[in-house]
Amino acid sequence: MSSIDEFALIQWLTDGKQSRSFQQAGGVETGIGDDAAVANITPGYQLVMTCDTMTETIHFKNTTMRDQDIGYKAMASAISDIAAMGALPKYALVAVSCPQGTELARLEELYLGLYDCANQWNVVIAGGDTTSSMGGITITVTVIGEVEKGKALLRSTAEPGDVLFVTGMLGCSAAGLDYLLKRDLPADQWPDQAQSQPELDRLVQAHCRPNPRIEAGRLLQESGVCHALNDVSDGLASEAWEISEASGVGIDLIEDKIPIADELMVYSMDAEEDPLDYILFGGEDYQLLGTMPAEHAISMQMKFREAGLALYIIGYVNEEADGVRLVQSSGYVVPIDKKGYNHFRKG
Ligand SMILES: Nc1ncnc2c1ncn2[C@@H]1O[C@H](COP(=O)(O)OP(=O)(O)O)[C@@H](O)[C@H]1O
Ligand SMILES: Cc1ncc(C[n+]2csc(CCOP(=O)(O)OP(=O)(O)O)c2C)c(N)n1
Ligand SMILES: [Mg+2]
Ligand SMILES: [Mg+2]
Ligand SMILES: [Mg+2]
Repeated sequence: MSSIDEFALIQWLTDGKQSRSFQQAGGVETGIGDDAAVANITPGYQLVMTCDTMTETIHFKNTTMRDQDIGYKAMASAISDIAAMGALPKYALVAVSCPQGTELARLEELYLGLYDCANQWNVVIAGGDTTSSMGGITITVTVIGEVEKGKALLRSTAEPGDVLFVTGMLGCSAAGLDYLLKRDLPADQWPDQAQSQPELDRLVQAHCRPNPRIEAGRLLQESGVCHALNDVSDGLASEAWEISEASGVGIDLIEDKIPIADELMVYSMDAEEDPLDYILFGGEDYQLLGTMPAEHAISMQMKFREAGLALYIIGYVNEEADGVRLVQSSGYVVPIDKKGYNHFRKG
């Protein structure tokens, strides 16, 4: 088994899993192999830029994700922030740091995952950087996208009278992580559970293979009626708080309207946990959370249904700028903590 050599790795990447014609069709004139990549931008559009990092033990362990999953999710989580702006992803740069002696085969797996996700969204991996690390593996994916000039969807533009919507079920990724951490089985010993335990398999997939909601983001952007948008990386509570604070409005979540996936319900009952805890404070779902005027909600839901996508109305925006509250099934209204995943605050 050969370990990584920086130059051999770059040669392997240059030979690439994305053809030259795919890169050129995607707008890249000069890709991997020069000092920097050169790419085209569409006239009348603005650039939309983001990066996200995944670090070993913080974002993944060898018991929670396979190498291909790590690559896939690193790309998916970065593309998700482009979706959350209503934009289209175009180009990506990938920076990887790994300990000396890491097997080349591991990096190849990581890149298969990166390319698998990038190819689905026509994203060209135009370059990156490779270094050694004294700790575990760290991967940073920068994504550059485009949006029609002045039409990006922001967090700061929610208005009283809007409804709050979400593009899919939440909490499954966090429940999947909970299960994987308790199971504590190295990825090379994972059983194939798709047939035998389909519910658990769906939770594991939600954690390991999230999909960015690009089509949903574009539908919302093109509709012209969406006011605010955010992606759910840190949990429903945290993302609703971000919209609330950025827009200077209050947000009420309606407990009875928040959809709960069957597999989350079953898992929560077995684990004696409240599914709402996974939904509110779990994170890494990468669904889109946003607001639009109430009068557009039904027609937007119909547009989503026609496109084979989901759109749930789960709350509303009000003028009382006192953060996020939950209207419980009982009718009581309780404040929701601003907590979610926070890198420098644990527990
Ligand atoms: N180290 C940093 N330097 C500059 N900007 C940063 C840094 N970390 C985060 N940001 C910016 O802060 C904002 C919020 O980041 P983050 O919470 O990671 O967003 P998200 O949760 O959507 O990925 C973004 O605009 C991001 O670009
Ligand atoms: C081993 C492990 N422990 C804990 C988590 C949970 N976790 C790590 S980071 C994170 C939040 C999302 O990551 P972040 O870097 O904050 O993404 P961003 O908000 O910047 O998109 C969560 C829920 C995990 N994925 N894996
Ligand atoms: Mg981030
Ligand atoms: Mg985000
Ligand atoms: Mg993010």
